[in-house]
Amino acid sequence: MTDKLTDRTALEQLLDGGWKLDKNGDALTKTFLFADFITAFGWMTRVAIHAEKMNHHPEWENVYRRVRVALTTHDAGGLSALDVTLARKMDEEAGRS
Ligand SMILES: C[C@H](O)[C@H](O)[C@H]1CNC2=NC(N)=NC(=O)C2=N1
Repeated sequence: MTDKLTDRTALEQLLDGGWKLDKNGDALTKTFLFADFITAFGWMTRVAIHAEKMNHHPEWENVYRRVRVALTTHDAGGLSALDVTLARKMDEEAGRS
């Protein structure tokens, strides 16, 4: 089992950075908009490598240059520190796109 998130400061930072909580507070969501499809897909590829290394995987959908993301930890039945780490990686990689 993975522990539930207790770091409220980290969560606040993500909310300030455009992440939202879903209605149950169980998932972090964000919509990323890129210049075009290939930039979106390149970002997804880089994030996928991080996710695989972490063994922590996003729920996401891509339509053309937009990627909608939801992060949650099934193991914890809500948010964990892994979601915070992956959210930060996504923001960091989007800054390189
Ligand atoms: C067996 C394996 O460790 C689990 O299924 C992992 C894989 N990826 C995962 N990803 C996410 N987002 N939440 C999980 O609880 C999770 N669990």
